[in-house]
Amino acid sequence: MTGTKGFHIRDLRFAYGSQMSLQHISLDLEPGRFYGLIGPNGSGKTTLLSLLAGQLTPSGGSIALDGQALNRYSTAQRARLLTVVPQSFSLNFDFSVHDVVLMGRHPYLSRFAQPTEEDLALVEESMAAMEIELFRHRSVRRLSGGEKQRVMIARALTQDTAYLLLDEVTANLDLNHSLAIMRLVARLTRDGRTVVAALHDLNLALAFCDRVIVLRDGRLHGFGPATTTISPTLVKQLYGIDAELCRPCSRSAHISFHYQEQPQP
Ligand SMILES: Nc1ncnc2c1ncn2[C@@H]1O[C@H](COP(=O)(O)OP(=O)(O)OP(=O)(O)O)[C@@H](O)[C@H]1O
Repeated sequence: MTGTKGFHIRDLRFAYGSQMSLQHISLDLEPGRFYGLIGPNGSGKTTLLSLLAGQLTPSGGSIALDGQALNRYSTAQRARLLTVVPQSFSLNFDFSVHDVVLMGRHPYLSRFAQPTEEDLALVEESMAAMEIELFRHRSVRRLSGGEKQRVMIARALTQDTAYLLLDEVTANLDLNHSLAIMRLVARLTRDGRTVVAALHDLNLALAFCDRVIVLRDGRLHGFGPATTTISPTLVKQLYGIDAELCRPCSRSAHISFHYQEQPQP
């Protein structure tokens, strides 16, 4: 992925009606990094991802992608640059898994054109990465929540863009598939792709993300390397929960939570 310059976000604001959901966000997101987007429920993560995807229009401020204002790209140009995997989706048609994954190639195909061998090879590769080849002929409507999520990620991989915006994609997945996706996404950043992933699991963020963007009440509360930004103090500020940071030498740092209420002194 050459020629990508990342996102430059300046004083970004967004309101749904009269309610401000994001305020004064300024960030530079460099190419080739895995950014974790963390924060409590309602802190603005999905709103920020939707703004970066061009699905929402800012109420103020600006977003530039690869040096050009995001709103100057056409929808088709955006689809060749960035992919979004939403938190939830409804599939109203009886498409097969294979057909849904192939939809990732639509931004590259002219109208009525047949997919090329390369397109089909990419579909196979993405289905293999998500371990969904065995479902290829099944209707997506008859899959479990986690299986559907893997289909949507495979579709995003097939879209093969420099930027990937992921909204809680591991939420429906078992541990094996969560780790497989995080490993795969981390690998994708090595060839210059940029990933922004909203995550509630701070330990996944610690294990895989280069940087974390921390939102709280619609404002930027923190931004920096995952291993120095995620701390017991941050966990207390964001969630009101007591925690400890463990740094075993053989594994990545992780947060351990105090599950029981602490006795009052
Ligand atoms: N369509 C909408 N109309 C009005 N308010 C909205 C809408 N979508 C979100 N909001 C509000 O905007 C704020 C930010 O919501 P957002 O979905 O971005 O948070 P989030 O951090 O992604 O939350 P979660 O972790 O629960 O997914 C919240 O106060 C929410 O109630």
